[in-house]
Amino acid sequence: MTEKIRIERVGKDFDVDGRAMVAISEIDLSIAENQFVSIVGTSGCGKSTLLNMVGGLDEPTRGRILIDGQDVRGPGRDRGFVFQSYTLFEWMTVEENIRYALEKSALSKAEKSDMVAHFIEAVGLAGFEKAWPKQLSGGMKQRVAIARALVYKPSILLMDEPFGALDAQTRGMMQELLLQIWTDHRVTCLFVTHDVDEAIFLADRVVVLGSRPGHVKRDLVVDLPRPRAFDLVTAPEFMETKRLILNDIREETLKLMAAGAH
Ligand SMILES: Nc1ncnc2c1ncn2[C@@H]1O[C@H](COP(=O)(O)OP(=O)(O)OP(=O)(O)O)[C@@H](O)[C@H]1O
Repeated sequence: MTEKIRIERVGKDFDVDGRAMVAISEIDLSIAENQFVSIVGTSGCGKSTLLNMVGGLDEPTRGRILIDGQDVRGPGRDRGFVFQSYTLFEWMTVEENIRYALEKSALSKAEKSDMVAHFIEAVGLAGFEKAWPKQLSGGMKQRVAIARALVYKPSILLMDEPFGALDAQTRGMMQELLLQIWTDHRVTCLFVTHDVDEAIFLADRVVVLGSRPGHVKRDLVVDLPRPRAFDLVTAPEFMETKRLILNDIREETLKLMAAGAH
């Protein structure tokens, strides 16, 4: 098993009105190449902060993050991001939005066109190349965002509640699509979600963060067979895993309520 991401004694403080607020106390995680890891936890436990630090959008206050053994020193083309809010350029077509991610690439024009076409196909948007974002549903916009994140072939995909704004039906379809893409393109995935079913359904491993300040409360291997279909959520092993995670989150929520923070 090759280690892809190492999060070593990472802590993060934010300056709030001139005082240091400890958002993450200390997190240690080792993530293997091509592993799919979901991160769950109560609101404010540091999920996005952790993801942003792996993405190089923010820096740890303590500890360090290594990718392929190298310290993270900022964003890089080895990591693709998909956020919850639709981040497409409204004035560009589907094709142009995806192609834009390759702007700085050394690929030839023809190679870029091939890559764009490949990923439009992979996310099921063939026929919509010339469509404008305003003509697309939420699910379709997120398909474009996924294609755009993957088109320059990152080895890590960082996703922060990417399906959070979608209806349940579309969300289910997007989860299956994402697993298909992950199987075909073999990337290491870090996936932040509030939806425990989604976290388990997708992942090889679910990391539950505890809050105030953020820390790893549970690190759980999801030993369910792949390929996975939507009816997996009724399997006894799935439900047992869900019970453990929901219990953890409930415990953390109660702690927050007792501290008057919820
Ligand atoms: N730039 C910032 N300045 C000050 N505090 C911040 C900043 N970013 C995050 N925080 C605080 O750090 C803590 C962790 O925030 P973060 O957004 O990572 O949590 P989260 O688990 O992703 O929350 P949610 O589930 O609500 O998205 C919170 O208490 C938040 O208020």
